[in-house]
Amino acid sequence: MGVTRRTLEKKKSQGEKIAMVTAYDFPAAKIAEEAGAEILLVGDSLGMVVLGYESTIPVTLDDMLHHTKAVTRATKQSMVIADLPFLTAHLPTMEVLKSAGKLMQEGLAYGVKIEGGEPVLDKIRTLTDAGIPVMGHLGLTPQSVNQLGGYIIQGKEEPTVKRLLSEAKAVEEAGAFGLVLECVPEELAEEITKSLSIPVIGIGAGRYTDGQVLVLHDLLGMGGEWSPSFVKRFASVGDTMKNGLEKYVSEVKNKTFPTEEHVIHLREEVKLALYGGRGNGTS
Ligand SMILES: Nc1nc(=O)c2c([nH]1)NC[C@@H]1CN(c3ccc(C(=O)N[C@@H](CCC(=O)O)C(=O)O)cc3)CN21
Ligand SMILES: CC(C)C(=O)C(=O)O
Ligand SMILES: [Mg+2]
Repeated sequence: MGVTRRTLEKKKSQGEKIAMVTAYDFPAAKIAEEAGAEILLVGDSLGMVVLGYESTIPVTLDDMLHHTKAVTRATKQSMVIADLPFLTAHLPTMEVLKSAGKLMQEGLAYGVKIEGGEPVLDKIRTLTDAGIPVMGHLGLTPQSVNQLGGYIIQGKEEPTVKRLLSEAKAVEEAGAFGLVLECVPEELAEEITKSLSIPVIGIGAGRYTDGQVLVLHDLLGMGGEWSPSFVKRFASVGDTMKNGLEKYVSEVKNKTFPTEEHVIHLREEVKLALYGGRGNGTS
């Protein structure tokens, strides 16, 4: 059966932290599952991290479906959650159901994640009632980057702290099975985590949430030079890749690759029939 919402609820109640990480393709999903991550997020961050867009806004449902399929082909245990991309949750109810339904039926996702509070509460309820597990996402919601005026920490002043706390409760009441909190002060994240019975997963939300999520390429050091300040680099995979590729390029150029061990030969009798004693001119 793998990881379910019940697994996560149990971990919250027992104080065991939940590890969530993004995955966008087959090999990365396999490795992340083997490493023990309970939740793999096919984040719409894939638009920035693997498709080269400057924000998550251009990402389409088809993009999400394509990557979700690759990730679920690799997983047996981990829970796979797919982001609903820009605008999708704000379309008429029928459209939202179809989009989320596609990610589950075709993409084989466990459930979907939806950015926002108040404006999407009815959609969270509708999807939940239809049997689609929904994870909420509050705080810095990157799909609203233009409206927010940039990737800016949320919940710094009293009114927004109060609003985020009440929206988090409303998201839970609407039926969400979990909540991602992005880029908010630790104190607010702690209060929300204590106030909700569903697991709260933080990114740039401090130490006291029920779990953490990071973008895979950020934590492995295989993105660009830039990453948000809440990121810790646990490896330098980008450097390792560059190093390997530089060796490959230089061995091609100086003819040290390929060598005899990488070569396919004709059988002797075929060679004899073709070229006789004359050789073929190269060897
Ligand atoms: N590689 C990558 N990592 C991410 O975590 C990520 C993406 N891409 N793309 C989608 C969203 C965008 N995210 C972002 C992007 C920028 C900041 C950022 O610049 N934050 C500032 C805080 C700014 C302030 O002072 O308010 C920081 O220094 O962390 C944070 C989250 C998180 N997501
Ligand atoms: C950063 C996480 C929470 C996300 O939504 C994404 O990767 O798209
Ligand atoms: Mg996202």
